[in-house]
Amino acid sequence: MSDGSAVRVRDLRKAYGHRTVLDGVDLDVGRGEVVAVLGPNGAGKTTLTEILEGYRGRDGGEVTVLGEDPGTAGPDWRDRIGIVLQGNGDLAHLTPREAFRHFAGYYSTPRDPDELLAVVGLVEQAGKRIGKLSGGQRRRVDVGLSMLGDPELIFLDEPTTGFDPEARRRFWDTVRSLRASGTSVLLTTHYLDEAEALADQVAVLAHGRVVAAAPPAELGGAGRRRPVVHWRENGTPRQETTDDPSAVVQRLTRELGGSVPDLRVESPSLEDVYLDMISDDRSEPSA
Ligand SMILES: Nc1ncnc2c1ncn2[C@@H]1O[C@H](COP(=O)(O)OP(=O)(O)OP(=O)(O)O)[C@@H](O)[C@H]1O
Repeated sequence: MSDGSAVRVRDLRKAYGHRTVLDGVDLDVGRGEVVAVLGPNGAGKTTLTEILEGYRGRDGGEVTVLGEDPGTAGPDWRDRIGIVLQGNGDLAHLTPREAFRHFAGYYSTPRDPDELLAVVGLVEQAGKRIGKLSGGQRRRVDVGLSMLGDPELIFLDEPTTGFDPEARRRFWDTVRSLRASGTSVLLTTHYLDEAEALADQVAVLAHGRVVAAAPPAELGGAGRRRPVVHWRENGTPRQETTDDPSAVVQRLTRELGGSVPDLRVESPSLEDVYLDMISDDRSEPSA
């Protein structure tokens, strides 16, 4: 069962009525890997996540999560995955400590609830009613609850939406600690910096398919990562995209007679590459 793959998806298809949302998705999450799925609004990230969690059916394709098909897997399988349920209104009257201790009782080998409160950064709030916590703190309660059963794989669907910068950083530490303990993580996000900070692999979901999957630094391949030389000539800003920036700089130095005004060489950021990719209908799947 443990074939090195936590998630394996091939040619996944899903439509709502006549609207095709997933049109041949391929995706792999290795054991112990953090994979971030990036995609514009409506790309199908939540649909994909819910299919992998076994909460939504599919129209076609192969899906294997921890060795089983989520469409038919039983409760033992469900215990091995962590799912962040949104909104814990029912728990408003409990404190995080009470909630963590209560739900730990549902698992045969739960994590230590007090240790987990520290992992998700809720030690100071451990004794406050959940209903009185901020949105970001409540979200950390949700995430902590999903980790109680010490899952092998955890799904985090837009986990830091609405977090302030400090809460996001703290949450990133939580994901890093999950990774360090060998947990596989599938994360959907709109934040490029989040994907860059956390993910071993970034998968870009657009036009119903994963149009690229690669480590953040390699996404898009050399073609989309070409450096750009910027300079000023006769007061006008100029730029040139090139595979060989030093040759361009040497040429400019020669042509402009020594110093080149406002010279700088920039490589496209992950955001530049991503925006280029999702706006490009011609994107072909790439490894
Ligand atoms: N139950 C449903 N019935 C019909 N259409 C749906 C349903 N769920 C989602 N959709 C549609 O499917 C598309 C994909 O939605 P989904 O929520 O999976 O995208 P997403 O990438 O998670 O979006 P966002 O980034 O905005 O959260 C959207 O056009 C949405 O309106």
